[in-house]
Amino acid sequence: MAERQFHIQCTAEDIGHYVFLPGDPDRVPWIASYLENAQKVAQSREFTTYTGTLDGTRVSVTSTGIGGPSAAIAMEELVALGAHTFLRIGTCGGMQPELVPGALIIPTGAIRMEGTSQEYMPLAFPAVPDFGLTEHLVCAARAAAYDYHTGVVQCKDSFYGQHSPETMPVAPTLLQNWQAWKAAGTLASEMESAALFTVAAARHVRCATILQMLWNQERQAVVRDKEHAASDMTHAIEVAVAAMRAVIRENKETAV
Ligand SMILES: O=P(O)(O)O[C@H]1O[C@H](CO)[C@@H](O)[C@H]1O
Ligand SMILES: O=c1cc[nH]c(=O)[nH]1
Repeated sequence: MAERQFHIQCTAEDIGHYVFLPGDPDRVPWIASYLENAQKVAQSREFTTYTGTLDGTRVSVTSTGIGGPSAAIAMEELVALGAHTFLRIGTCGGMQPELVPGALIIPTGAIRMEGTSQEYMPLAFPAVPDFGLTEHLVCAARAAAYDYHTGVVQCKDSFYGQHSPETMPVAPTLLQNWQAWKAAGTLASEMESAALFTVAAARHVRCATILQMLWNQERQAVVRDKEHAASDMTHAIEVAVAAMRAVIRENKETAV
């Protein structure tokens, strides 16, 4: 039996094999309210975990904090406890001018401009989500008729390197890269999916992401507060829960 994990402070009895991964710990009870009989099982550092059931199957919600290092730790420790299917529910900033704040972004790949994934795989390896899980997210977003977009997202380690690149000593590099990502149609910027997709590949588990677009810095001057951001995550959570239900149902049907 796997021991209590050092950072998330959970044992195998505490968690389900299907896990939602928000960044923000405050988002955990909100997502858990969509589960039956959800209870808080652990809180340690940035990692808050609730567990309940979806249609009779145990499902957990664990916050990953901000950035690749803590997201990778959460996934590693959950995998050590038996988890095999992960859906990140996060926020992002839009990069293509036509994207309207509030839109849902479902990544089909993530640019690895962060450090964590490079301690797992050479940069030539692509950070891509699980295809089947991503299909379930797309089906759920389409069925709900929400404004959703599929494509590449950019992941980085510095939030302010995205928002104030001109203040950084390496400004020319950041600005040149940003232009290149935009020119190739990159939809949005966030921080964890590249690390999560790469860790998932290394550990042979499934992971996909759905993101709520808070604002679009290519359309508007970004004011970073809750009043100005499109921060109601209801649509992203509904789509993720519907996708998780679908994958659990599919796994039950194909179980031998
Ligand atoms: O809202 P979460 O899931 O934390 O995701 C995004 O928000 C944080 C930055 O504000 C980063 O973690 C980024 O990836
Ligand atoms: O602009 C944004 C919004 C959320 N998360 C990010 O990393 N960037």
